[in-house]
Amino acid sequence: MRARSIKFAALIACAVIAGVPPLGFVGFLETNATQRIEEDLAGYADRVIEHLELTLDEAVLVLTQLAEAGVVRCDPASMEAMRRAIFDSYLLREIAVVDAAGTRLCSDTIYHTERWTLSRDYAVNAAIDVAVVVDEATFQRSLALRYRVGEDRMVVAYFAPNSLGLDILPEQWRNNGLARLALTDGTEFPTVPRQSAFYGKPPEDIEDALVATAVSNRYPINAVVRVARATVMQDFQSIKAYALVAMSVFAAVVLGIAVYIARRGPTTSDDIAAGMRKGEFIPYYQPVINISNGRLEGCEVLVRRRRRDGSIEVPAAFIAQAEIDGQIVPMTRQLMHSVINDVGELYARRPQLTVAFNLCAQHFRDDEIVRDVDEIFSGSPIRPSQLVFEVTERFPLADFTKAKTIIARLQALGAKVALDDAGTGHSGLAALHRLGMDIVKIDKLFIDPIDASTTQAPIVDSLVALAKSFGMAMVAEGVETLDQVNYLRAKGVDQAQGYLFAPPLPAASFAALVAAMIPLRDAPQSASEPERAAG
Ligand SMILES: Nc1nc2c(ncn2[C@@H]2O[C@@H]3COP(=O)(O)O[C@H]4[C@@H](O)[C@H](n5cnc6c(=O)[nH]c(N)nc65)O[C@@H]4COP(=O)(O)O[C@H]3[C@H]2O)c(=O)[nH]1
Repeated sequence: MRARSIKFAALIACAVIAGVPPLGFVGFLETNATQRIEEDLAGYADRVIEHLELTLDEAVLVLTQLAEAGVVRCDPASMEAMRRAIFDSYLLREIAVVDAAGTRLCSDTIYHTERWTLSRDYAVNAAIDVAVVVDEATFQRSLALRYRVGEDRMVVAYFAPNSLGLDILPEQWRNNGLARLALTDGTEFPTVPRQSAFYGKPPEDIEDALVATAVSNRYPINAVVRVARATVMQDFQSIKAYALVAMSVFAAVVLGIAVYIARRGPTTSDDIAAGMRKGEFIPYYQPVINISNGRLEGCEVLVRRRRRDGSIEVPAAFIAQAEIDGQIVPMTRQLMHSVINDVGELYARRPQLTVAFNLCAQHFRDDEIVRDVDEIFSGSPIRPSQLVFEVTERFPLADFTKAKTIIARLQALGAKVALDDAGTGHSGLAALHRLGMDIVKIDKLFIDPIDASTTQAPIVDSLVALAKSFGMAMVAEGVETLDQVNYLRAKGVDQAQGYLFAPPLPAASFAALVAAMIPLRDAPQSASEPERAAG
């Protein structure tokens, strides 16, 4: 239960780990994009103010020249000078001479309206002030510079809205935002473009807007740029979509790996128990060959885990855990039942065949293994005399005397006992012989170095000599080449197993091999033999 909840917690953790980077990345992108856009907006507002200052500087110059030239006289020469100034400047819409009440006395243009109302005016210098004037008939507003000449005369320059430079804003922003120019007191004056959906509306109408403000140091004017966040983030939305797809793929891969690890990760006791309940632990059979006459004489049972998805796991993934927590004992029991099911009938008709099971230190704690073997095989198609039990030399047996008793009792049932992985432990073959074993299995480690040039293989040679002197049979494990077979045969080793002959085989393949190599002489060959094993 604990292990399951740890796995569950690990899976949740992986889901979080998989989910955080995409969300974090999108969050990062969003913050980054907002920051960049705010900087752009501030840049635009600054540029608008800079442009406006240059425009006003130029208008101050024009107005000063006209005033000093005496255009307040409104004579033909003055009118001509005003027309020229307008013609030369694309900044100005009109130049007029007005009286103190705002009545136009003369102008470069003919206007229907004569009266203008003035906003609060701000001094630019001793002679000039700046204000917003409103046409009383049309309510049209203009930014105006006024040059005072005496007490009751002024030369006024009215600005064209398109000279005020809001074109700098990108088009899609203009349509969904507001760029406003205003005097310090908030009096606005018109600018183009006017196509904004928000034109003429109060700035607060743009909810959730990004805002930038710039203030002129030389004129009483400020610029405010407000753009709806949704509009400016449009470009970012497509980047965000790509990023989300990329990050989702990333998350899916991480989750996939997590699920894979959760399923295939270090096997826990609970996982093994679940596998046993589902019957996932099955025997594979590695043929044992007599290398003097080439006959198939038996097999070693090597456990495999066949998952529901059909994948096969080798013992390295679970056997150590099963040995530590003792589940190896019921697992061996399950294997014994499966073996009877798989090859019982084949073995019943070929009593010369042996089947070897691996035992470990856990099996020698008490005599449960003896009871299991007795119960499972007595009266089964596989005779106890066909059984071999392999005891590995790799891990020392805790209680030598008890182990000896158990081995003797297994032998009393008719089974043989083999020393597995011989040569890899520290007990010494002579000491282990005192356990009363029948067979020595020479480990692959000592078979591997043997090749065509080998004349001596000290460990193999001494194991063979000792085994012979104790009257024990010998099986070489992990035989992969013909040279190894030749060497072992020359030394008098009886049997071998290894990839040269066959890897561990699933039941159906092993059954087919047995049926093919050992045809029945005294009874007609049963066509269904291998199939039954496969089922
Ligand atoms: N490279 C190479 N390998 C070869 C060759 N011939 C056989 N092998 C592999 O060598 C191992 C021999 O088994 P082992 O020494 O008993 O070593 C076994 C045994 O100690 C343990 N084991 C397997 N099944 C059981 C079982 O049912 N019970 C217990 N207690 N242990 C088991 O797991 C170990 C590993 O088993 P496997 O992975 O099946 O690995 C097997 C087998 O597949 C060859 O020519 N070349």
